Amino acid sequence: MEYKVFASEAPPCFSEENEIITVLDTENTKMEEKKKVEQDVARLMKEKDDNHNQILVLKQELEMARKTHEERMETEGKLAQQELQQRLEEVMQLLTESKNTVKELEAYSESKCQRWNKKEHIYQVFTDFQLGALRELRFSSQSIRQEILKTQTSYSDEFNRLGLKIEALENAAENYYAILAENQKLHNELQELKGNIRVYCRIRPFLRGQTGKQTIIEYIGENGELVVVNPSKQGKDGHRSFKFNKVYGPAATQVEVFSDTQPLLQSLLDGYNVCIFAYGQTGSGKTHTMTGPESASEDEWGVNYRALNDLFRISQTRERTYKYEIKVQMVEIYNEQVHDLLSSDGPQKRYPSLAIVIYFVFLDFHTLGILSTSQTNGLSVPDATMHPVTSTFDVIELMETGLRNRAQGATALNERSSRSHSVVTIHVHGTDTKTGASLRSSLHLVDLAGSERVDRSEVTGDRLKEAQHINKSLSALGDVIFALAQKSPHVPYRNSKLTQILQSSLGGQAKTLMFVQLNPDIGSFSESVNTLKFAERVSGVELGAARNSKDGRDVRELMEQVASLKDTIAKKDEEIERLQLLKDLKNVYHNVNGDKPGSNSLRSKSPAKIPRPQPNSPKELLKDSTGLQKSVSGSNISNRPPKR
Ligand SMILES: Nc1ncnc2c1ncn2[C@@H]1O[C@H](COP(=O)(O)OP(=O)(O)OP(=O)(O)O)[C@@H](O)[C@H]1O
Repeated sequence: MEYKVFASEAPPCFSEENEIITVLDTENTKMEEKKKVEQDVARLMKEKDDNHNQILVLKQELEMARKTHEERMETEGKLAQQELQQRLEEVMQLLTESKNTVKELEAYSESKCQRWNKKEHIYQVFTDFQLGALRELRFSSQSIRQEILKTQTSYSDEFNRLGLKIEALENAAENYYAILAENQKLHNELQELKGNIRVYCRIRPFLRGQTGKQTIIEYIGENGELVVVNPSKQGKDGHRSFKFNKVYGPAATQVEVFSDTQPLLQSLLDGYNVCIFAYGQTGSGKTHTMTGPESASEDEWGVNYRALNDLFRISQTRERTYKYEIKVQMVEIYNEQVHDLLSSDGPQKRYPSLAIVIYFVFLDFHTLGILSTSQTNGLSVPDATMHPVTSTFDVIELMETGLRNRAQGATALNERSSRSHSVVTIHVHGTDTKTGASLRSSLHLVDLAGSERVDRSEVTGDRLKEAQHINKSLSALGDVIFALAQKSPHVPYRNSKLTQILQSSLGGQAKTLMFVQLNPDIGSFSESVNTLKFAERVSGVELGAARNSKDGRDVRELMEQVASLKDTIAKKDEEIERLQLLKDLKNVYHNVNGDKPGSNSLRSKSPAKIPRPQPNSPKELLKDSTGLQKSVSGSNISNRPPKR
């Protein structure tokens, strides 16, 4: 600041001077103040500079701090960014997963929705259908109700009429049993026409290890013709012809063989005695035919098992008409001594020691006794144990015991089985469920000892004795059958134990069947011819009548008789079936009317009724009564149903 002293301003005298001094003082003060101000300004400037510097420093610090902060922030930012990025990715992934889940859920719910819709639709359709059906049902039930009312009235009229008819028919049905009996009689006549003694020839196949062997069998005819050839003779002389009821070739099965035996079992249950035996040299297949091979399967079962099996089957189909009791005995005849094969005593008793044998031989006591067949119970060896059987299983067990005992005896007495006769006897006791009448019959199944001839010069001692016994009993058997076939007044049953035991089943109205077993090997030619000759002799006369009349007249007459009998049987069967149907109808009638079968309310004067056994069905009835199986007037039937 500049302070000026203006010249124009003339100092006034003294006052003026004072004024000047005062002004000067003021000026000085002003100057001082100015200085002070300048100092202050300088100080302030300095302060300002200081402050400025401080600001600069602060600025620098601030800048540094800012930079540090920025760097830290940047690093933290980066880390945070990375973390965020990672999280973001995770979230994105979760998001994608959730999206997928949502999509899946959407799809699932969509399909469920569709299914439900479908179901709903189906239910809807079903409900509509049910409702429709219900409506229809309601309509039809109403119309049915009306129908029923109508039918009830017409039925009651109809039943009244039917009742009258049934009453008449019931009288006709009374003849049911008489017709059945007549049917059985006709069947028996048919069996008799076929021959009460039949001979079936069976040729054994070559066994394993016998390949390349030459056979003696040249021809097997359909009707039982057999031609064997003798290799040592040429031309006509080398051939021998035989004729039997049937010839089974080597390929014949057990089933085929049994099928022709079956009719005899029906006869057995009708009260006729039957005897089936196998004859032939050792190893020709007798046991195979009668029993079957060892541990045989059901297919391989022989006649014994099949026969019993069939007996159970047939007796079951007849259970309404007859109650059957079946019992079995099994004995062996060795050296004219009879032994029980089913005894529960040890083999010692069955096969006594030599000393005991000698002792008892002397007393003639050690073998089982044979009684005459006139016994009321029909037992020819009453002391042999008797075993009731109710099933094939029982039979198998018994047979096994018997065969085991026979085998034990065989070991003890040197392969005795082929040199002894085994006889299985089946006793049948039937009771008519309606009349209480009873019938008894027996079936003998015999596996004979080997029929080969033993050269007396070659064997001695026990073998000779055995051979003599076998020859004696077999020729006694041949004689008996021959005498029977000849209808001779005297039949030599007493000539052997075998024929005594079989007496009840040989002769009279009994049916006899012999299986002639042949070994086809050329080495057995002469034995086979002997066997065939025996069989020819046995079957000779009765069958011969038909066989010898080569012009065919007798045969034709017999065939015509057979045909007419068959016709009659068929007619009777039809009648039986018709009567059975009527019976069934009657039962239906009773059931509908709520009557008891025996109390016909419509019958005014019907006699008191005994409930009558009925066959299961017309078909079963036919099965029972048709075929060539039946016969009726057996000698053992004590009280038969009345004949018409
Ligand atoms: N039809 C057949 N098919 C197959 N094998 C058979 C036939 N017949 C017999 N055989 C077999 O021949 C052999 C002798 O048969 P089997 O024992 O039955 O003769 P067999 O005449 O009873 O003899 P044996 O007099 O010694 O008792 C046995 O091995 C048997 O299995």
